[in-house]
Amino acid sequence: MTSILNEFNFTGIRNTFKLVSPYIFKNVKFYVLLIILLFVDILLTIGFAWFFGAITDAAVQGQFEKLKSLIPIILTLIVISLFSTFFKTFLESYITSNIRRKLKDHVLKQILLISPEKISKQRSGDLLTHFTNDISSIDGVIGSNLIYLIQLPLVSIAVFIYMLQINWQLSVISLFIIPFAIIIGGIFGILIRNNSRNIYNKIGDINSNLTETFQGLSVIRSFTLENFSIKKISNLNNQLFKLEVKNAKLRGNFYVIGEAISSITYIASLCLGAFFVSKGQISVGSLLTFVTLMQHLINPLTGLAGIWGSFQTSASAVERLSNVLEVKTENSELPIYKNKGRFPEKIKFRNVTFSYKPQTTIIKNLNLEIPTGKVVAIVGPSGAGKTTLFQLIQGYYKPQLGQILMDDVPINNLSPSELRSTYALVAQETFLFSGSIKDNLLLARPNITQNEMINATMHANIHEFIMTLPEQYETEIGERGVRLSVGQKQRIAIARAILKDAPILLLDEATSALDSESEFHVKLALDHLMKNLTTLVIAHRLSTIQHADLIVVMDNGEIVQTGTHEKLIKEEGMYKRLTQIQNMVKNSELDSLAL
Ligand SMILES: Nc1ncnc2c1ncn2[C@@H]1O[C@H](COP(=O)(O)OP(=O)(O)OP(=O)(O)O)[C@@H](O)[C@H]1O
Repeated sequence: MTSILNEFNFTGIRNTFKLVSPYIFKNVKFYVLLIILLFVDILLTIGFAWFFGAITDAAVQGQFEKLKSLIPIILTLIVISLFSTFFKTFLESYITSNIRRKLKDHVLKQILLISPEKISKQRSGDLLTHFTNDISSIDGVIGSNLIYLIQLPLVSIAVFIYMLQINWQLSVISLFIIPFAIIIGGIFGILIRNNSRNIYNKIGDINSNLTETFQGLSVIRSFTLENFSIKKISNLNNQLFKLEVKNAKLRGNFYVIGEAISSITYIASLCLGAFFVSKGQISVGSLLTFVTLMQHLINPLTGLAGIWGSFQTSASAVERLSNVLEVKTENSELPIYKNKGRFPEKIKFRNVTFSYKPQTTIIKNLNLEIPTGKVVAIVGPSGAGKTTLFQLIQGYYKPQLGQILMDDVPINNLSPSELRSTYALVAQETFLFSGSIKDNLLLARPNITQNEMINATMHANIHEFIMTLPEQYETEIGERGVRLSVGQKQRIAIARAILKDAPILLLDEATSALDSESEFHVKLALDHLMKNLTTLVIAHRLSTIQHADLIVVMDNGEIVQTGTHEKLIKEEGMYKRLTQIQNMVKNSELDSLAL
């Protein structure tokens, strides 16, 4: 019994309503208008049925005057019906679009509030599907269906009462169809829900694969993976097609069975009604009214079953949305830029141990004091945990043991707005938004002046290049604009970080894509800027960090050496080894150039 109830997924439907009810309440005045129109509809239904009966009886009895008097009535009914249909259609679309828009904002805000740790577990294709499919599927519970849910039983009751007035024996037969309609609706509702759950999962798979394909186009081309990609996505498309065909079959069968019930009841009531007419128990007009009403009684009942199917589809979309909506977020408000973030005197890692996954410890009992206003370089082999240290210091991940302190305050106690305004990051992979170069620079913080912007691009050694572009700072970049080289992008990202005017600058391999001359200029500018800043630099090319005030050498999640270049180069250890290897590589490159 419980498993049957589970199949009906009442919890899913309750969750769906829990999600949409605040939006329904916000649009309550429009729903009230729709309910008024609903009563108009019920009156119109009965009015039209009465009219057919009255005009038939008047015709049969040859009452010409009565026939004439009925014309203005039907014209009035038609005009009211046209107005009512227009407003109903308009209001339904308005409400659904309005709620969908608000829900999209809500889901996007929630995604942006989820911590990097948790959101990295979601596939970008699934996140996209929430917007392209899942939210639209909520229509099943917010639009016309919600109104039908109230309308259909009301229409049925009103129609049934009117039918009773005409002939009770005929009316009683109509009661037999109710359980059939409900059982069939219930069964198909479950089948449709299960299938649409599979359809949405498949769409998520396809979107994820497409996103990867478009992001990895250069890899696909260089490894001639075009056919492989097409095959993979086409396979998924085939699976989706099969599920959609199954859906079409289910819906087709459902409507055919509904039609069959409706036709059988129609014919049965018509034959029985004709029998009552032949016995003189009811008039021809009453029979016409009765069979018209019968249609209105059956349609709502089979319609209810259809609505049940739509509810189930919406419930499966909400089930998917709950993957992001039910994730606990630490804050309810998005962080905002705070002018000149906190200027810390001391930053300390105290016994910090961290792992992304329980089995592998990435940072092991790390202790480090970062002097402010100085340049600290973090070096070490690939995978040593350098970038992880940046993730931790920005509060994107939290250490399992130990603390990161800013002026003796654990960073966990700082608000995200305060913490994020403290750092400006130039990451390993530069990301620029589509839009103009200026748009990309101005998003660093509010109220940037033209002078500040040009100053920053000059420091980043990119101003001159920008001035050679057709529309200079207004030049569009990104997919629809000018394509920039990796080095040019990196310099714009450096200018953007300078413009953020944050007290701590984090440079993660920030000049790795620059040629030696550019790097030299950018380094000069950064050195000048760094005088007032605390700068943490991750660098593989050790020659670029020789002037750092402190060099921290990491290996396998631990600090193995600290000191200045002069000190470390004299010690036997990883720093000296890495420097020697890099010098050897450089010399062999020079040799091969000389050849
Ligand atoms: N989001 C993540 N989830 C799980 N493991 C991760 C994640 N990010 C990094 N790691 C793992 O943590 C370890 C340290 O990575 P990290 O990026 O901090 O190294 P790194 O020293 O910056 O390396 P590189 O110099 O190559 O950039 C690596 O073994 C990596 O596989």
